[in-house]
Amino acid sequence: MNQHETLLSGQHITQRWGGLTALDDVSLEIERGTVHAVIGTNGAGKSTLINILSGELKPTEGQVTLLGNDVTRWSQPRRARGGLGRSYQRNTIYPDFTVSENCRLAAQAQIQRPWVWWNNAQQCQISTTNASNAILQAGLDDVSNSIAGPLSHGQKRQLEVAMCLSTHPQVLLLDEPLAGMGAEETERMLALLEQLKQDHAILLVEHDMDAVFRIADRITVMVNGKVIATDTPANIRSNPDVQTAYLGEH
Ligand SMILES: Nc1ncnc2c1ncn2[C@@H]1O[C@H](COP(=O)(O)OP(=O)(O)OP(=O)(O)O)[C@@H](O)[C@H]1O
Repeated sequence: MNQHETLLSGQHITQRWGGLTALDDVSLEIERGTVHAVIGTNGAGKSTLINILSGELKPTEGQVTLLGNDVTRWSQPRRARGGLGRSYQRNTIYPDFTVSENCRLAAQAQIQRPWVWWNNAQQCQISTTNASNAILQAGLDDVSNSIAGPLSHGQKRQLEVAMCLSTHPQVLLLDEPLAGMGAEETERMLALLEQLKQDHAILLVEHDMDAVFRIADRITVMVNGKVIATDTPANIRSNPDVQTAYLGEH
């Protein structure tokens, strides 16, 4: 396996809404074996970028490539079947179902085709296996039969990652996985990301700068819809443009 192959890339992505240019000629490459963080001030365009990469939004201009395929016009479900997993800022868990059921639903939603829903014995088996593997990977095996609703905030975020892993992705798009977490929960999530990056490409949008600078292999800094730098954390820290435009404010 080539550790540094590019699994997901955006080329010259521009997104306009009327007179507003939310993304202006943005390009980036996400490689296997890395956590690639995207940081930027509020309104810089991070969510818009993640929505375009995941297929929820079609860009005004530019191209998205997933595992060598031009997926710019692919729907979000088709990209998911093609190896792209995404976790959301909003809560997507079914609170009355168990951890295991939530993961099985995520796995089934991805592999099932509406026209073969009755022919599901084999698919059931695959989704059960994918779900169990994801639960193990995410460190939730102790609570796999627990109802999701009463889990701690940190466990719920882990469950969201587990649901994403249940779809067996090669690329993970994680939208603020550390939001609202305490110190211990943050450590657990960072350890999980460190482990997952071994065989995935991870794009991380995150406001916790300490965590980003600890975990990221590469950081893309956005200001007003433009990428002003993509580099290692050490080089980003010492980049004068970044200091002026972004880090100086914190
Ligand atoms: N559906 C939309 N229609 C019009 N403008 C939008 C839409 N979605 C986002 N925008 C605008 O695009 C710009 C980029 O927004 P986006 O949410 O991508 O930024 P962000 O970096 O994710 O911000 P935050 O850190 O606050 O989540 C903002 O000016 C926002 O108001």
